Parts: sequence; C-alpha cells; structure tokens
Amino acid sequence: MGVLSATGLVIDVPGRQSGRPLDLAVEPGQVWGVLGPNGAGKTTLLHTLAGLIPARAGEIRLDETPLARLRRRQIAQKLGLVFQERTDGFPATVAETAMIGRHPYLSCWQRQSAKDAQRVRAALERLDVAHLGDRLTHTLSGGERQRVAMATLLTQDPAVWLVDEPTNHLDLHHQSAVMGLMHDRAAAGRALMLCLHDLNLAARWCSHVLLLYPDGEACWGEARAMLEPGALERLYRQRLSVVEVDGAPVFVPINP
Ligand SMILES: Nc1ncnc2c1ncn2[C@@H]1O[C@H](COP(=O)(O)OP(=O)(O)OP(=O)(O)O)[C@@H](O)[C@H]1O
Repeated sequence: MGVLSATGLVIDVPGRQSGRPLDLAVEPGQVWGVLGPNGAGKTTLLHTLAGLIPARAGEIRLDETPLARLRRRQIAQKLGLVFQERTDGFPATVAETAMIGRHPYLSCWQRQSAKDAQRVRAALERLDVAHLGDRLTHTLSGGERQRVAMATLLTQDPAVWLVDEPTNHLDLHHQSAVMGLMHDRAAAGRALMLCLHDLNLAARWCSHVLLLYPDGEACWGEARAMLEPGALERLYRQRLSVVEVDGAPVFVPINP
C-alpha cells in the first residue's frame, strides 16, 4: 500500500458513464505521469485524490488512513497540490505566497520562524524566483507565476506532490529544471503524481504512467511498459513517430 492509494476509485466526470475503477498505489520515490487527451479527467483525478471533490465510488488512503477521516489541515501536512490555473484571492508578494507552504505546520496564532523564512528563501532560489521576492504575484509573467507555485509547494514539501501540468508556461530551461526538481524530491522519498501533456517529459522523468481515456477507460503501470506507441496513438488519436535520444523514447506527432 503506497503513501497515496486508490481502491476502486471512480472519478466524477460530469455526463460520463462510470469508467474503469482505479486501483493504484503511489509509493515514495515514484513519479507518476497522468496522460490523456483534453477532457479525459486528469485534473478531476488530481482534485479527487486531494479530497477537493468527491469520488463516485471507491476509497482514497493517505498513509493508510482514509482521506475522508482526515481533517483538511492533516491532509495539507502530507499532501500538496499545484493547480493548473491560479487566481489571486488577495494581493500578496512572491515571498508571502511561498510562505503559505508553511501554514499547514503553524498553529493559528503562531508566527513563522527564521527556519520557515529560510525554507522560503531556499525554495525561491531553487525555482529561480528569489529576485522577485517583493513583487506582487499578479504582476508576474505566466512562467514566473508557475515557478512561484512550484516554490510554494517546495516550501510545503509534503510526502505527496500532486501537480497539474508542472511545466505550464515554462521555457525549455525551466521545464527541465522543474522536472529535475520533481526527480530530486522523488529521490528524497516523496511520492509524485503529475498531469502531463508532453509525452517526452513523461518518458524522460516518470517511473509510472496512468493513461486516461475520454470514455473512462484507464490503464496504468511502469512507464516503460505504458509508453507504447500504439497505445499512445489510440489515446490521442494521433499518429506518432518514435526515435530514441539519450536512452529515452522521443515521440513526434506526424501527419497522415
Ligand atoms: N464543474 C464542471 N461542470 C461540468 N463539466 C465539468 C466540470 N468540471 C469538469 N467538467 C468536465 O469534465 C471533463 C474532465 O475535465 P478535466 O479538467 O478533469 O479534464 P483534463 O483531462 O484535465 O483536461 P485538459 O487536458 O483539457 O486539462 C471535461 O469534459 C470537463 O468539461
């Protein structure tokens, strides 16, 4: 049983017949990529696993405890989520936003410590946004905002990282840097699940893959076995050419 596990889980995608129940466990050290076409339910799955929306059926366990039995704060001490899109609830600087990652560990009136501030600084540096610490987040570019969101999750550094499109808005260098961070956190014993649109990032960085089909079908397993060109062509209804670079497959869409 992994640090995050789903048993008989059916996600609630509006208007869809119930799909294949998911039975999977995300173990420490694993990086799961969730792949599927637009509307397949990737975000819905992540939000369900985070306890933000109810499932149609099944059970989710976090560290062996049913999610339904945990209070929100207990969940936030073990699990963090980066949303695909962000809205600013209220004006906040980059440093203040990253500090939100420490809130699950602080009691109501407890002030953040020097150690918390140090974690924020280190996270901002790791995500290459330390120079933006005093800027209001709504003034940032899309890629800068994405890196601040990742820095906030790194400040939280929970056992389970759920990230909806980690490389959204990022240039090539920062895509690679963020995926490298995911790899490092997995090596440090975290369990990660990432929604990805880029097959090549999945092939390069994921240990496990879950393929979600628009009709609710799904299959999952080790990345090497799941990233089979025929299966991916059916998933995306897109012909693919495959070459190998640096020991990993590179998928290139081709026209008929
Ligand atoms: N609140 C809602 N009301 C109605 N339909 C919804 C709602 N939320 C999600 N859906 C639908 O559920 C389906 C799954 O959405 P979801 O965002 O999980 O897909 P996704 O795989 O993450 O897609 P994308 O790749 O475009 O991000 C979509 O068809 C979406 O329109």
